[in-house]
Amino acid sequence: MNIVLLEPEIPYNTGNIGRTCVLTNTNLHLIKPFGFSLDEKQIKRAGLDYWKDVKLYIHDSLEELIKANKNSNFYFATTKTKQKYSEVKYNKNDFIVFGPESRGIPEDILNKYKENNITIPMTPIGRSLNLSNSAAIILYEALRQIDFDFS
Ligand SMILES: C[S@@+](CC[C@H](N)C(=O)[O-])C[C@H]1O[C@@H](n2cnc3c(N)ncnc32)[C@H](O)[C@@H]1O
Repeated sequence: MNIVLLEPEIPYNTGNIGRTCVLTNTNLHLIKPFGFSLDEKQIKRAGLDYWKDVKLYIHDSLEELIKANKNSNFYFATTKTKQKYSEVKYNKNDFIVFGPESRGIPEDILNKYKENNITIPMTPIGRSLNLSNSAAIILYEALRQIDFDFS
């Protein structure tokens, strides 16, 4: 499985997601630019001593990553769709994309891949869930569907 963080801004979230990725043998793809340096202590603190084991891939462009992985599905986590994350069928090599903490995934990307937009249902009293919580929820649903095949 692959998690993609588009232009992440908060090092604690990236560190936390990195830890989840290590423990599920999931690749972590980060799309530049970041709101922090990868050397920052906060990433390592949130990822604990797991951070050094993250299968980390850095990219300049999301579109290039998509082009290079034409045979995989890309899903886009957003509050702006009605399609539940639990309604789609995940495969082992799929990519799940998450947006920056302050802005979310840009509208033009969501519109381009509309049928692959997915959401975690919430009450309407808030704007969105925390990035690392969202990543954990969707990743574990995808892993559940493939019988927790961590190979
Ligand atoms: C803190 S949220 C972004 C908030 C941004 N202000 C917005 O409204 O899109 C960061 C990322 O977490 C994911 N996320 C947060 N809540 C979500 C939800 N209910 N369903 C799916 N993804 C969610 C999305 O990928 C989002 O881009």
